[in-house]
Order: sequence, then structure tokens, then C-alpha cells
Amino acid sequence: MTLLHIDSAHKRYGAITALHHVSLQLQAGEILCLLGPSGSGKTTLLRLVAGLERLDGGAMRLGGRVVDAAGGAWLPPEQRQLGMVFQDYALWPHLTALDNVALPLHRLGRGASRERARHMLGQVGLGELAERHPHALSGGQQQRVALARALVGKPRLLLCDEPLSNLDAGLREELRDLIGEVVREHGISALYITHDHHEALALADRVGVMAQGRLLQLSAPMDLLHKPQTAFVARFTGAHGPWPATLRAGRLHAPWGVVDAPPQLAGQVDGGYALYLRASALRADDAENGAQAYWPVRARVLGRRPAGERDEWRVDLHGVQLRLPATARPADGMLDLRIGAAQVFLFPETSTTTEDVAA
Ligand SMILES: Nc1ncnc2c1ncn2[C@@H]1O[C@H](COP(=O)(O)OP(=O)(O)OP(=O)(O)O)[C@@H](O)[C@H]1O
Repeated sequence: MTLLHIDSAHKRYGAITALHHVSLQLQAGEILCLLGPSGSGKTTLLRLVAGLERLDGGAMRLGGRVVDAAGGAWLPPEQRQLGMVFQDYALWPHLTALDNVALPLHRLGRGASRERARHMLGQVGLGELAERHPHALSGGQQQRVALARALVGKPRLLLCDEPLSNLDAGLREELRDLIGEVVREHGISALYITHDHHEALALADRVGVMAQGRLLQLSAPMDLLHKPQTAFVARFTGAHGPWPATLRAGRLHAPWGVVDAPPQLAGQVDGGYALYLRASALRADDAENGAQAYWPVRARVLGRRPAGERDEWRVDLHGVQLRLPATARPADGMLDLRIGAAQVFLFPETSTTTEDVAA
């Protein structure tokens, strides 16, 4: 069942077009992440769904009801049954955690609202700290209070605007998982904005990649990783490149050699392309590669850098720098690797950055 139906949403701020006819549908119970660089229009789309802005073109329906149609119907935010979590927590400083969470339920009366709020705080792991004021809570704890407050009124849709970006790395993962668990447990849908592809891929049922006010691709996380439709999407979700490549008569020519064109390139016409790959397509030379076609390559080691539990090599592979887990040992400053041909992507030669966005 479709909960949110966005049909050709268009939004301008003076001369700037923040959203170019974006359409998407969010299913009931689904977590949909909008991923994109700064200025790509993510917040604008969220604010439109929230009712904090109005459409200049297109329409939005929530639960089958039109909530915004350019120049027509409009439902104010408080009637949309939404919960919201922002980057800056937005808690009332003079209220305890419990009273912050109970506030949206004031109509139930003090006893009932506080009882529900206490239960919700327990669900986000803050039962013990209910009587504390925000200034006596850490950033992560404050965001848990904000999450409890957003969910306590049983919204049909939770809107999250980069809720983790003020938190440390470890805490981000912990809270990301908590948000996923609590949202799914309550059967709520969520529209979640981030510019961190790891966060989006870990949390979402589907991820929409945005750039320059356009929705470039909306896919399940695995499809986004393995079937990026544009070079921009590949790069923004962590692929490396571009390397020049040519397809000719069933053979793929890359800077490091020639192989039979792998199956995922079937149907692509002969010509010049930009080649991209993920670090997972690169294996140390002695690693098991199965039966797939591969290229042996040599990468020049530029340095080693600490990366949490495991160090990484910084390497140059035919003019592109990338980082690899420091498992293999270099010899004479070179790492012997294999590139799995089944895992490379080809895009039209010109689409190296965001030029493909406007296509
Ligand atoms: N109130 C406003 N007035 C004028 N321009 C705006 C306004 N809000 C957003 N914009 C512009 O609209 C475009 C999209 O902005 P938006 O905040 O939606 O992007 P974003 O992807 O959420 O970026 P970020 O990740 O930095 O928050 C940008 O060019 C921005 O400068």
C-alpha cells in the first residue's frame, strides 16, 4: 500500500530551482532514505512533505488524501500525522526528557501522557534518565529523546533530517540501528535524509539518490551498489574511477588489459566508456577468485594509513587513487591485485561527475 505519493514535485526559491519535478512513492512500513550532496534538494523535499513549504508544481498525497497541490489543496503540518527528528534535536531546554516526550500527548492528560512517554523512553533505552534535563544529557541521549518524542504520538510517517550528523562515528551506528529497529517495530514508514551512503545503505529498504534537485535513481540498496544507472550514482555510493575503456567486438579494453566482455555489459554498444569499480572488485592476487574473468593488475602503493581496526593502503591504480584494506603485502612498492571483470561498470565517457544529472 502506498502511503506517500509524490507526483512531479517542483519547488523554486527565487531564481533557484531546488526541486525539478521529483516523483516517488513510499510504501507503508518502508524506510526510504534520500541520499545526496549538499544542495541537492533533500531538505526541500522533506520540508514539503512536512508541510513547512508549499509546492510550486505537482502534488503530494498522504494516505490517499491530497496534502499539497500547487495552487490548490493544502493540509497544515499538524494535521498530517507526522513525527520529525532533526539534526539539532530541538528539545525544550526547560523540560525534562520525560516532559519533552509527553508534550505532544498533552491532550491525554498528565498521568496518561507521562505513562506513554515513560514507556517510549524505555524503548529508546533512556528509561533511567527520564527526569534529566537536556543539558545533562549527551548528544546521543538527546537524539534518543527526540526520537521518542517523534514516535510517541504514533505518527504514520517519521521524517528524519540528518539526525546523526552531530554525533561521533560509533554513536552514529548505534543510533542508526536503534532508529531502524524502533521504526520497524512500530510499523511506521520513514523518510530519512542523509549524505552518508553507508548510513543510507545500512538503514533503508530503498534509497533515492538526488543531485541538483533531481531524483537520479531509486533502488534497493543492493541494486544501487551493483546496478548504478549513472556515473554520479556510482561515485556517490563509493565506486572508484573513471578509467578510460573501450568495448570492441565482444572484448573490453581497460588500461590494464583486455578481457572478454563480462555478462553485465551485454547489449552495450561498441565505443569509448568511463569505467568504474568498487574496492570489493579488487582482490589480492592470491585470493580465491572463482571462475570469473579477471585482470591481473599492479597498483603503486602511496602509503599506509590507520583506519580503525585495520590499516589501509593508499594506492594509485592507473591514475586513480583509492584505498584498500592492508591485507596483502606489497613488493617493491607495488601491490599485485586482480579485478573481477563481472564487477565493473561502464558509463558514457562524458559522465564523470554530475553532467549526467541533467540528462
Ligand atoms: N529558503 C530558501 N531560500 C533560498 N534558497 C533555498 C532555500 N532553501 C533551500 N534553498 C536552495 O535550494 C537548494 C536545495 O537546498 P536543500 O537544503 O533542499 O538541499 P540539501 O540537499 O538538503 O542540502 P544539505 O545537505 O546541505 O542540507 C540549494 O541550492 C539551496 O541553497
